[in-house]
Amino acid sequence: MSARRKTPSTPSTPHTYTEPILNGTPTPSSTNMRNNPPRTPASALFPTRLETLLISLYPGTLLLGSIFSTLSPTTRHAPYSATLQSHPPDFAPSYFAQKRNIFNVFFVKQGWAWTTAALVLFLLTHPSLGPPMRPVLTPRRVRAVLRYLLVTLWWAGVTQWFFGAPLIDRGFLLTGGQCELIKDPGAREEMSNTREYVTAAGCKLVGGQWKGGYDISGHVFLLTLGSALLWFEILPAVSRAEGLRDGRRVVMSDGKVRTAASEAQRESHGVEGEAEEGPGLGMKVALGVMGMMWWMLLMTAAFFHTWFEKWTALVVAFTGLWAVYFLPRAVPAMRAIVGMPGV
Ligand SMILES: CCCCCCCC/C=C\CCCCCCCC(=O)SCCNC(=O)CCNC(=O)[C@H](O)C(C)(C)COP(=O)(O)O
Ligand SMILES: Nc1ncnc2c1ncn2[C@@H]1O[C@H](COP(=O)(O)O)[C@@H](OP(=O)(O)O)[C@H]1O
Repeated sequence: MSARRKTPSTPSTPHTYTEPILNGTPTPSSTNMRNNPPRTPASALFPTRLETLLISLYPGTLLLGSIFSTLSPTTRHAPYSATLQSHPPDFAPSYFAQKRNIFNVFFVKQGWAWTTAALVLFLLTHPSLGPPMRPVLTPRRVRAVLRYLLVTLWWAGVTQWFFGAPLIDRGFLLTGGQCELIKDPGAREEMSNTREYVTAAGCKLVGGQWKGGYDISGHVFLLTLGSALLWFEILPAVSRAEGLRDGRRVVMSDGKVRTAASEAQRESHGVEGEAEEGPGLGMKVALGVMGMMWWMLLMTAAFFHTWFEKWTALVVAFTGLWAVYFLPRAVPAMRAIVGMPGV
């Protein structure tokens, strides 16, 4: 154990990359210099190659949806309503272009509950986190729940409540939007003055139209946030792939940059035999939820919202994910609390 923790004999200054010692066998530093040039602490904030591939799935999906809606004659010629942020129901070019489609009503509209259920099942069943099906609070489980709670705070603040109206609705009001009670001119007059209905949900409840502002896509936000959270939690825990688990860089408390693997060796809380286990029930359910989320993201990209509303939603989702899954790699104090998946 102590041999694993030993630092290489090559002198290293703070802020230079130090070769990780995997399985107690240091790699020759010459090889290291050729394959891994010295890293700065900032490099800890960059995604690995596999993570980059994973992240690029999201803009790729939005692009694919946009290309489809441009090329498909049915979709291109269907009228679009900016107020409804969709094609009017009578002209919907596909079942998935209707708001009342069953996947929207029971899956996306309850998307955070699905994300929560998939994550809890994974945490409870995967042996890398603790004894399967036994509610033992291992450090890995506790840290995963902490990360989940932080991401949940971001979801709730953006879509549900932020000291009053959620951030999406605040953005909408700030950019000139308001609730128009079109069926009742008296009430509409009052509304415009008082701005009483400051949430999209409240507005729809009183039969109003949420009009005029810039409304980022709640669907793109939720589907990106939920599925990427599951990816980030699950992949490193089950993957032995260099470039995801071992390729992640972290800044140590002495300022040196190492790979996440070196920290994993010091802080392993896994259960014996974890490497031999196949994908369990939790993993399969999570993959199913992620697959559905990807499909609904593609459908949202093809049939709903403007291009800009979808891309900003992607940026807002990744801002939260970056703060929880990337920032701690460069900030040891944060990492000591929320940890990193698979470490
Ligand atoms: C041994 C391991 C044990 C692990 C135990 C983990 C325990 C976790 C601890 C505490 C959990 C507390 C946090 C609870 C949060 C629960 C979150 C929910 O599930 S809320 C209920 C479901 N609601 C949704 O999913 C709503 C999703 N919908 C939306 O956000 C919006 O509708 C939209 C953004 C999709 C669209 O907006 P709209 O305006 O068009 O409707
Ligand atoms: N993939 C999808 N399938 C069905 N409806 C979708 C959808 N993506 C967005 N919508 C609908 O388009 C509107 C704007 O969505 P959002 O801002 O959340 O992205 C919402 O309408 P409603 O609020 O009338 O249900 C939402 O239900």
